[in-house]
Amino acid sequence: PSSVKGLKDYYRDYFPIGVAVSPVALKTDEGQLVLREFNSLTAENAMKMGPIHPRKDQYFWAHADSIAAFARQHKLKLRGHTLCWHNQTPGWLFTDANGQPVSKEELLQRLKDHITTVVNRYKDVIYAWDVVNEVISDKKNEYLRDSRWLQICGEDFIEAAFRYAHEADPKALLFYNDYNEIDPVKRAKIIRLVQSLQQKGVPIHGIGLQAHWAVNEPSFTQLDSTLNEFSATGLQLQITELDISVYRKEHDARRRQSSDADTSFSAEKEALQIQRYKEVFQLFRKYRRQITGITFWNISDRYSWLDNFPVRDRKDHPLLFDTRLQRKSAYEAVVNF
Ligand SMILES: Oc1ccccc1CN[C@@H]1C=C[C@@H](O)[C@H](O)[C@H]1O
Repeated sequence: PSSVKGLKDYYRDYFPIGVAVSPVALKTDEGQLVLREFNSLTAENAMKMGPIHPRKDQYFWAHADSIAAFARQHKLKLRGHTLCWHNQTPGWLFTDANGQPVSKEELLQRLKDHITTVVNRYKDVIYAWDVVNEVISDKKNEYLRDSRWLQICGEDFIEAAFRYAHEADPKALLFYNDYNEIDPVKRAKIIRLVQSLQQKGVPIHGIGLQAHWAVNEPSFTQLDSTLNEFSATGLQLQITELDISVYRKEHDARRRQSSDADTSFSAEKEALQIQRYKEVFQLFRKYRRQITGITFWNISDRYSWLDNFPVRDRKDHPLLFDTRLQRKSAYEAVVNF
């Protein structure tokens, strides 16, 4: 055990501080950094439907098992991500033996089998699940995302996923997880969804705010309003995928090129990032009674999913540790309070 205080120690009286990991990273020097700084894990990819259930009658457990074993060995909390999502799904999921779209009944049965099998395998170590990820549409006048889940099942799959997860592990905390959660229009739709589930008595315990933010958003008041509104649902909140991109967030069409051509981690970008980290953690502490966990998406600037999204092959520097795993100035802004 490291004698040096880490993020988890600074925030011990507030909430667990987690990180999204791959099984490979845990075997390297990044694994040592994880043990010093964090007390909660999320599998970045290993527990998504495609990676863990590649064929209808075949699961691939090795990578998820490796992360679960690390969590058990080091007594870390473990969040499950994610039981029902429209991305990184396996090829077989939505089609029958003849390659035709499956029926609603068949798809719901496949969802139930998947959730029951995966939740049961890790119920000793996973305390919370992102049961459903990203079903709210980003289109202004559309409520639910027009995914194959919605096309085949209608919106019933959403409550079904929560009920299946609760049947498999009645103790697990069940979250609805989404991004662009600071946008007032999307925020209202997320609240409409969770309140409809609450009204039907569906077992749901929390809202996951992915928190994929940037040097230009959220503003202090935008995040304050967001946390205030989500708190009013009475559900617990978690920050589930925090990173702060050094490139300005673009909200126009699916532009894979960015207007922010400067790909250096300039002093000016770093100053903006520091201010943003300072402000968001001020608000996390303000809402400490509603927030039950903060998880960073990826460990250090050595690798971030943002290095290839929304722009391919554009190095980002969104986290608190640099490519040499050293604490950045933003780290000080987060722990000095
Ligand atoms: O910020 C976004 C914009 C458009 C689509 C998805 C997202 C975020 N989507 C997240 C990001 C990375 C994945 O590893 C996570 O599983 C997913 O929840």
